[in-house]
Amino acid sequence: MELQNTQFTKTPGWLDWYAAPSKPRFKVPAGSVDAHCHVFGPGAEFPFAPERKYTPCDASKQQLYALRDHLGFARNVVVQATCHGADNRAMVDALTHSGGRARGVATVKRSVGDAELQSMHDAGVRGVRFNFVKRLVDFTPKEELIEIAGRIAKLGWHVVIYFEAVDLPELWDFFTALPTTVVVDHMGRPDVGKPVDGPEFELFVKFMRQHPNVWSKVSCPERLSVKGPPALNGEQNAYRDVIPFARRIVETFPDRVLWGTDWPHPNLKDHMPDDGLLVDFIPHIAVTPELQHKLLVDNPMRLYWPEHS
Ligand SMILES: O=C(O)/C=C(\CC(=O)C(=O)O)C(=O)O
Repeated sequence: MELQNTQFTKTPGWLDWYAAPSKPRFKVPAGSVDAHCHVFGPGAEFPFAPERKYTPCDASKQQLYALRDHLGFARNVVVQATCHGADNRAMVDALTHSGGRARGVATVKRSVGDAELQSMHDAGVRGVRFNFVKRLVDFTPKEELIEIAGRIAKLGWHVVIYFEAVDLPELWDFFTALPTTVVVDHMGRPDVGKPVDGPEFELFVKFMRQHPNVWSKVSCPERLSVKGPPALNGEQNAYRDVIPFARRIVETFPDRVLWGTDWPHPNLKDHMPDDGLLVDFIPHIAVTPELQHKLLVDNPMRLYWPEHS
């Protein structure tokens, strides 16, 4: 199915999300949270940001919540995608139409007002995202980010960081100075062609071990995998090369891990995964019911819905 924007032309080669995901064989525990997903526009209602690095297909809140129900999840954490810049209206609109079943992570600039932060908080925003992936965003000075972190800390929010493994040494001092809970997207994007006990991933494990405020999303095997096989055509053993990395983080830090679909999967170049099969990946990385419950229910509830946990 080709999804059309009415006002925007998609980036050439853009892959739309998988139109008819299978029903997962793995039944997620009651109350599970998809803790990393996005909405795109729709562009006609919520225009994409002029400074964006890609133009996606539309991916609406209704489509996101239909996927939530299809996969058996109860709640979502909607993360501001870079194609919307610091204009959080599409994400906030998704939260306000979720019946209390979605919380959000925003992108803000230093110029954001206190009233705007408070109104985002009232809508369900609980964090800000700092993105260091150069193909996705222009550079923001670190003193600006530290200032933002200090302001959002007062609301009880956390900081989500997105970076690639090779950049961790350079960013270490900045990350370890953050005053809040810090949530790393996709395990800091390890190169899974390297050994799971090699120096690069050891540094990430050390980062989490030495800093109890650091959490990790063990999401996006479809982005990290080098050898596949992809989560397509009923494949129940997808992305095998990512499993040792995610399993190590889940088993070493069971109370500080989160999982999300990453729907609608921005910028995938190779293939678009069947989201049902992505859910079937979970028991490969969280191998006991206890680990699964922490990953999918206890941890995200403690971070995003502490009043219910
Ligand atoms: O969806 C993700 O987490 C990963 C992304 C996109 C992204 O972060 C964004 O657009 O905000 C990526 O690696 O291109």
